[in-house]
Amino acid sequence: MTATVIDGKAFAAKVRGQVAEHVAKLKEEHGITPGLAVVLVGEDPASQVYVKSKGKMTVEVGMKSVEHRMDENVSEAELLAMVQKLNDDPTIHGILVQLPLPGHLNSDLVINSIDPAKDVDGFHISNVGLLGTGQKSMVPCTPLGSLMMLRDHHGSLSGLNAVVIGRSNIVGKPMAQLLLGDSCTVTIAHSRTKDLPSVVRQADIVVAAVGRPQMVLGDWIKPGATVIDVGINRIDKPEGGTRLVGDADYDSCAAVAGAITPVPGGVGPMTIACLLANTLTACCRANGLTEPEGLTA
Ligand SMILES: Nc1nc2c(c(=O)[nH]1)N[C@@H](CN(C=O)c1ccc(C(=O)N[C@@H](CCC(=O)O)C(=O)O)cc1)CN2
Repeated sequence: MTATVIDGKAFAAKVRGQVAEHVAKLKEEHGITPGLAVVLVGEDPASQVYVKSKGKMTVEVGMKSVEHRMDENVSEAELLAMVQKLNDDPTIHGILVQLPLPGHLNSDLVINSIDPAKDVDGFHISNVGLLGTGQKSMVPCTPLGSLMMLRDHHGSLSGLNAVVIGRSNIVGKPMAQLLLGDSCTVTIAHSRTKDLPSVVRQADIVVAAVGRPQMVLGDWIKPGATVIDVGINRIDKPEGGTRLVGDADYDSCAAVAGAITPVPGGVGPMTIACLLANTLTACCRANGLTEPEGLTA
């Protein structure tokens, strides 16, 4: 079997188009422009690229984009004051602090200082609790994008066996909650799971989010299963230079799976598209307006 490639780049462009349509309507019918503020601390090269991309796409869908760059050595008090200022700003509906933060800053403290209603990353402990109890919340962008692609590919996910490899707060745990919400039978596996290949072989849906390049091999995959590859790892090429690979070994998995997301061009682009969708959702909720359909979990 050769897997269908789930094109995250094209899917993300479609989602951004839907967000742009809703934003235009919000402006026309209610005179409201959703606003997203992104805070970047330090000079991490990858974070700089992601933040620039977020700003560009926010403007492209017609939203207000605000970017705050803070020095690598900023104090926690200064960063918390910045978050508070954005919490108090009525033109800002979404706040995101780009991760990872430099080691001297307490990420949990900073994230939990964001107004949960503006927490478009869905990382605030209130949103984590709401998602875990099946209540309306802000949903983390990477798992939300993965869920959208799975729903689009399968239709109903009800009754399917899903194995999520990885237990991070940002991807693994919320992904498992979302799949449970769609009535999958969910296993959370990780690098210490005993006989991981045989656990993964039970899955109709495999979400690889373990952070190890090309770890999931084709002979771990049940024929016809769907592989969602969340990993983004830069590795050396034998001929020199580097390339991006996922947590799944693409060629061997694609030979067995029914469908697979590539890296790059799979889950990654959906992360920013869902950030924009979440900002729109936050803006609608803040103004007591109907939320856009199909853009939330
Ligand atoms: N506050 C947050 N920090 C981080 C998040 C997040 O969701 N919230 N996620 C990642 C980084 N990230 C967005 O912030 C992100 C990662 C990757 C991509 C993406 O489109 N990747 C491309 C490849 C890009 C490349 O060439 O390097 C792809 O997979 O096709 C978008 C956003 C960590 N921090």
